[in-house]
Amino acid sequence: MAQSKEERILNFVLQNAIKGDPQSVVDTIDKYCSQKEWAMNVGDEKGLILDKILEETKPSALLELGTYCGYSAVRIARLLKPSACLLTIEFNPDFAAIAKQMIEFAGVQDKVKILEGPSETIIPQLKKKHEVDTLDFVFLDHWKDRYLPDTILLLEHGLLRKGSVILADNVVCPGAPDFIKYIRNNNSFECTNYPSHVEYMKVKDAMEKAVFLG
Ligand SMILES: O=C(NCCNC(=O)c1cc(-c2ccc(F)cc2)cc(O)c1O)c1cc(O)ncn1
Ligand SMILES: [Mg+2]
Repeated sequence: MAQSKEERILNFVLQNAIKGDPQSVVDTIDKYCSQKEWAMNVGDEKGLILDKILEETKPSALLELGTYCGYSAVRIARLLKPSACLLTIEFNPDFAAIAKQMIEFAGVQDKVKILEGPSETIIPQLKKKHEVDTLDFVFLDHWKDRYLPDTILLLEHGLLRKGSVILADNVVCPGAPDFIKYIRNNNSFECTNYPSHVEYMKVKDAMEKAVFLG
């Protein structure tokens, strides 16, 4: 069977990064995807915005939608305190399998739990099946037409509390117009836009931070 792009990225990391060193895993993926094959990781430029918001928020309970190869899960987990936990939802089983190996190689498996399946099924199970109370931080990076319905699901299931931070990737490219329209017109959210570029490209993109006011 021919290798997938995601398998090639993983193998490049296994052969070139330092086992147990999450920063080297992040840097090695960025090197491969900027020099050899583009892939939809949040990347180094938007990654620095993500880092800064994480350091300001200091979250303990985190949720990521759209694991892909595990780049942002490793990037997030490398900044978390030992007791913090990142749940990351991935719909695609092949991506989930790659991400599991990436997360284990980086040595952050104790802080990251991959939940395989559709976000609309898993979000309603978070409290009872995954012992979540409320979420301090949510990173939206999955299908762009799922940002809005999944944000509404998080609200409906009481998963956000006063001060919860939602950070959305790609609000310019590919774009999430219905999410942006909703969140910026909802007085229960305080929104901030962070202009940037599509990972490894000169194309304009942005991230949107929305703080839930309760
Ligand atoms: O996560 C799932 N898909 C990837 C979502 N992510 C993206 O589509 C994405 C795309 C781009 C992008 C940007 C420019 C361009 F020209 C082409 C693509 C960049 C990004 O940073 C993304 O994050 C998924 C799969 C599935 O089967 N079910 C539920 N979710
Ligand atoms: Mg993205």
